[in-house]
Amino acid sequence: MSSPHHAPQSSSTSGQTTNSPSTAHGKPATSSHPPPNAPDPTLTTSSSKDAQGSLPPTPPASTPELSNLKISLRSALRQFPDFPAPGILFEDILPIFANPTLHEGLLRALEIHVGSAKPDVIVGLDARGFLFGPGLALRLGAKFVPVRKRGKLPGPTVQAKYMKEYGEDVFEMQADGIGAGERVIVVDDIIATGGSAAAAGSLVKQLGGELLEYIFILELDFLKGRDKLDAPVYTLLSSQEEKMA
Ligand SMILES: O=P(O)(O)OC[C@H]1O[C@H](OP(=O)(O)OP(=O)(O)O)[C@H](O)[C@@H]1O
Ligand SMILES: Nc1ncnc2[nH]cnc12
Repeated sequence: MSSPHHAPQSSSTSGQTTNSPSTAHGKPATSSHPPPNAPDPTLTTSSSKDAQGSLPPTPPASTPELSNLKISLRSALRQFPDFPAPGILFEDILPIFANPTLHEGLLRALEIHVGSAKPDVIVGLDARGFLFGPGLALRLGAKFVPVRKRGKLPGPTVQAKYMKEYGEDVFEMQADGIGAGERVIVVDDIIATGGSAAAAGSLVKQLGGELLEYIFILELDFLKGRDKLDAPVYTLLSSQEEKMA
């Protein structure tokens, strides 16, 4: 695994620098520990979603089930200060996958959110997007296609560079992974600066896919990564859910 972006300190991406505020407790702010009084962009999907008609809203009948699942999932998350480097508050999603009930709950929650959108392809990002992307694809009757870091995929590939905390990296997708006009949802565990997800979106578009939405479990909302993305964004677990739990 490469280093997660250094959330608590200035994070530089694509020439922009965002100062990362702290919580009232002096901890680095994340979607689990948001800065005080900060608006929470994880509460709803982007407004462009309905306008584009790409994904329908969650059916009202599913809302209580989804809310309960979110509370259970959030309670399983752990934070590790100073991992993998001093100053980083690492958001650990792995307990979800160590518990079959929560693992099932995650897939069910995402299935409820996707509703009747019927994507052709779920694209998962290397590496933690591989933990739940294939399971979600199976439930939705969609293909799963991985985005991998440079040099891991055989055959012809498309490539996209992106900015990480320190320098540049390259994502690749097999050139036959997505057909022209196929409806695609990109999934990953966390959006921080948004560089990884934006690069994945670029790969989808290079292959002629129709990017319906990005889905994340968590969002480091103060880094405003979603501003880099030009398709609707849905984050399953918001800071408000933590307060409710
Ligand atoms: O929004 P961004 O600033 O691009 O950061 C988010 C990405 O960082 C983490 O992956 P990482 O690159 O650490 O790789 P890993 O999944 O292999 O641990 C995380 O799983 C996301 O993919
Ligand atoms: N704070 C964080 N915790 C876990 N994964 C991350 N990826 C980027 N930032 C992260």
